[in-house]
Amino acid sequence: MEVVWMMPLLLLLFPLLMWTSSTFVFHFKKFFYVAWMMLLALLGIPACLLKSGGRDVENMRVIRSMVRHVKYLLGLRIKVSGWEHLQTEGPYVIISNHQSSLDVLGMMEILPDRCSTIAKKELVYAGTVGLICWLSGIVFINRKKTSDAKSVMADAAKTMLDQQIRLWVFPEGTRNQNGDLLPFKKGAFHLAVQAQVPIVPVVFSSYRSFYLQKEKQFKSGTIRVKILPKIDTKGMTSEDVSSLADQSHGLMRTAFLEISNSVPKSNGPLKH
Ligand SMILES: CCCCCC/C=C\CCCCCCCCCC(=O)SCCNC(=O)CCNC(=O)[C@H](O)C(C)(C)COP(=O)(O)OP(=O)(O)OC[C@H]1O[C@@H](n2cnc3c(N)ncnc32)[C@H](O)[C@@H]1OP(=O)(O)O
Ligand SMILES: CCCCCCCC/C=C\CCCCCCCC(=O)OC[C@@H](O)COP(=O)(O)O
Repeated sequence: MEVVWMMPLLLLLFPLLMWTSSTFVFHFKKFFYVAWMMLLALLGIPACLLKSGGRDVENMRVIRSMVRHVKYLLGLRIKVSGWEHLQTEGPYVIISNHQSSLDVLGMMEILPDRCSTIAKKELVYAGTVGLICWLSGIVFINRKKTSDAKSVMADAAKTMLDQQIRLWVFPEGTRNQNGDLLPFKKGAFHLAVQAQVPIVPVVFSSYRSFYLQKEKQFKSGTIRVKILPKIDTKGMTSEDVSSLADQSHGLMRTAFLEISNSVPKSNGPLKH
């Protein structure tokens, strides 16, 4: 008999228990993030079409303004340093580390005007998100066919100059949450050297204090974004690409370790 009386109580407690269970929060926040971005993109597509009538880098402004609030919904704060290094006239290549799709939040926090990005071609099939990415001039590459990727990026170097466009590249070439940077692929550096434009390195601090994929944890936390001084490529040739990549990797790795360790203690310990 007593069990029967306890049933409503258990039914009330169940959602509460679910809510506080960190695994539930993890899945809920991830699902919410994807669904919200898909919905924002659905609303953003007509806005882009009205703004520029088709595929145009100016549509990135729509994405930038529509995505900025998403960090609050996920309990994240973004702290940016080095703004002055983005005050560079004309085209340049931004390179940054790539931990997860959450990078889009830090990216939209600092994205300069007329800046698009290089992405894997699979992203174009991501429903409304894929369509808005295409409308915003994102350059899609086939990572499995290096020769194709190279020629697309060579065209992008020309377009950057002709249309005064900046490009954001993730030189690790894939997402990575191992607490360090992967070795860099060469495409971003060839791009900058071919266009003879500077490289602006950007570093996102480790997400491991609030986001752990394997452990299924997604807490509140802070993302530090550090914009580093530009690296000039004037006069460089393809011979210089390897050392340019090594130099950039060294600078970014140092900054990554520095800002990842200085995340406030209240966000939990870092596990490297
Ligand atoms: C309104 C709300 C809407 C909300 C929703 C919208 C949300 C957001 C929208 C905007 C945000 C979008 C964010 C998208 C993020 C997506 C991120 C990605 O997809 S990351 C993955 C794709 N990106 C990359 O892969 C870029 C980095 N990769 C490279 O640059 C690679 O180099 C390559 C892919 C070009 C080639 O790969 P691979 O063969 O594996 O690599 P290498 O070892 O680097 O190169 C082999 C040799 O080729 C030479 N090389 C490379 N590139 C060039 C080149 N451009 N020109 C000449 N030669 C090149 C290289 O030097 C190597 O030769 P070697 O002799 O060994 O030096
Ligand atoms: C109907 C299809 C539904 C697909 C749903 C997917 C939609 C994604 C929705 C919301 C996230 C918004 C941000 C999207 C941009 C981030 C893309 C991204 O981070 O791609 C990963 C790629 O860089 C590296 O890929 P791999 O680690 O090599 O793999």
